[in-house]
Amino acid sequence: MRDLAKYQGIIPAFYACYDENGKVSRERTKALALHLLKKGVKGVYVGGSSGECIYQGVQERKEILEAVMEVAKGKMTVIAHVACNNTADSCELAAHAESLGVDAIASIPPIYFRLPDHAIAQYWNDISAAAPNTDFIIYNIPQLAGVALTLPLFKEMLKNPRVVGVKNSSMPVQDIQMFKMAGGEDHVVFNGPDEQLISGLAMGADGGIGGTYGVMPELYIKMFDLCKAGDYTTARNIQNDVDKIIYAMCECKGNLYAVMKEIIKLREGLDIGSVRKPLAALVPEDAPQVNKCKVMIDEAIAKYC
Ligand SMILES: CC(=O)N[C@H](C=O)[C@@H](O)[C@H](O)[C@H](O)CO
Ligand SMILES: CC(=O)C(=O)O
Repeated sequence: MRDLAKYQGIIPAFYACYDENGKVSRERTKALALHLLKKGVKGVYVGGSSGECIYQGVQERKEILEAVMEVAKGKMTVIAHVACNNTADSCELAAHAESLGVDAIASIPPIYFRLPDHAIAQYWNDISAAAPNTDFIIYNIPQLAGVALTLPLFKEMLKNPRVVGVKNSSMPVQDIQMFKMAGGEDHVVFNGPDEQLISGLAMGADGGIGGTYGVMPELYIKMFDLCKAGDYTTARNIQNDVDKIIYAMCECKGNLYAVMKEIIKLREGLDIGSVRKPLAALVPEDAPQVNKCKVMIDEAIAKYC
């Protein structure tokens, strides 16, 4: 049996850390990794949507992962998202991630062209073969990727012994149960949509990987612990507050990641820069709403943690 305990918990999707000129910052990347480590998260998911991976080059993505590993190796689980939408670059990142000793690599399917299942399986298996000693996690996010992980495709992927599970970001919570039942005890499923973490856990998710965990990890860790202890009533109260916070953060003109980075700066004194174009940076008119969200987070943490 493999070690699945390292995947059972709250795993924030790591944010891209830039300097004042918008360049990838190793120092800020290390500072964010240390910050999350101190908050007690189970691990980090590096280079995903929240990491702005689709706006970064291969070399930048290597640098970010190297900086995270300097801080995290042996102290928390590191899952490296390596997909680049072309097989060669993805394989290069996969091999690099394995050389650093990550716990797992992960990949979305190829986007833009809606490729058939057999081509997606080939893409994932090629990437996995470039990291032959590393667990592989399928990232299912059909609303953005344009293609969904079907049950037949998942069953095909289960023939690859490195496939350890699915990060499921489709909206039906039922999908978590479906992948959990197909994968059995030897595989994990992560809840994707932060707005329904407690439902995903109720349906059998082993842990959660989420884009908004990094801005309020305390609340997600608390929800996870309460669900494990069977107290879904208190967990639901937190989930309700968390969802209000997410909706409020989405009301800004600046992109959600820009909002969250600003809140981290306000709450924690940690400056990790802004977002990369074409994502919209904050505008001055966003300030009151950002501050309102900050206060909502302060209050929820004071109330529940
Ligand atoms: C579509 C998307 O980006 N989904 C993320 C990953 O599953 C979530 O973690 C969201 O960031 C989160 O649920 C906020 O809407
Ligand atoms: C949000 C998320 O899980 C990601 O960054 O991929």
